[in-house]
Amino acid sequence: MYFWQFRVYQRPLLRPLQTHHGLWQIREGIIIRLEAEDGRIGWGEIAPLPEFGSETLSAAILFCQNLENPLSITSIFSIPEQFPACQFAFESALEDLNIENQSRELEPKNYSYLLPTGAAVFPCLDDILAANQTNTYKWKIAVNSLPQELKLFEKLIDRLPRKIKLRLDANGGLSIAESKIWLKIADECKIIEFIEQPLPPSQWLEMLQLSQDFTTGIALDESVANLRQIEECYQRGWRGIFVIKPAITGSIQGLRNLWKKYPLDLVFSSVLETNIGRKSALRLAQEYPRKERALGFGVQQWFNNSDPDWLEKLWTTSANN
Ligand SMILES: O=C(O)CCC(=O)c1ccccc1C(=O)O
Ligand SMILES: [Mg+2]
Repeated sequence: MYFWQFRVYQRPLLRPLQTHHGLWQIREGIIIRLEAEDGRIGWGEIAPLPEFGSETLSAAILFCQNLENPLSITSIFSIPEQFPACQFAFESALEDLNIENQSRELEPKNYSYLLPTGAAVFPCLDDILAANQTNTYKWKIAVNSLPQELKLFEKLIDRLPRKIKLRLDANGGLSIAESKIWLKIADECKIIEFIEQPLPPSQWLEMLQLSQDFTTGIALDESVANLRQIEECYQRGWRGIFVIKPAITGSIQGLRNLWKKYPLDLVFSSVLETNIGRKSALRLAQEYPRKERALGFGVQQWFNNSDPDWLEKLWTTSANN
């Protein structure tokens, strides 16, 4: 049995993140602390993303308020699938508690750096390129009109070195006609690694068609936000890329089982979680045997990570449980 506590956190983004889903200014979530009878401690994080179909923060808080304490391993593995972010948090806290070698390097060398959206990329682009070792970058699209965005895109690729690969993430915000235009340009310019979620999840068949009509890869993200959706898309014929956000996908063990069962092409990706969720997600990404894809964890620039005592402060200044 494990005694456990939780705390709700709020973390401002250094500048708002603009995506097709809107402007994001504050990351909110819950930190979980599990304690074993022998005193070992494990940390986990609930970082919901309701726009992707996960539970909301308030649903997660209610869930925590009603969960038994102490908690058994069986109840951790019985968290219902409507709470994928909670499943991830409690399973990762349990794994954290059982990990022997905590000092293993987890930060990826091969990551995809998330660029500022739209024209905001230009003033800082040279500094970003100079400060990063990586060759993979991601830029959000479907936030401005297509003609505006195409102009910005041309200017952007003019300023990127030849060796660089770019991911374009539409967050489901393009029409079919716009997707075809982007894919045609991507096929021609040969710098695009993939276009991520061009259409909303309701247009899954149309995305399947697009993936067959163009050379540039399509990555599903919003369409494959949890284990059930990943399996369904594979079984219905998706052989393209799957963006996996471990913090909202659900059971960690369930995700391992899926990539052992099917030959999935996975890109691991952040939900702007804190270092607690990040560590668990990166550990999982290290276990995944195919290493060619850059990890979508180049997002540290969105937060002030300079306070080593943030967790201790969170624990002593608020009392949720
Ligand atoms: O995947 C990445 O490279 C960066 C992370 C990212 O884009 C993201 C971060 C938070 C929420 C949604 C998304 C997204 O992929 O749509
Ligand atoms: Mg995405």
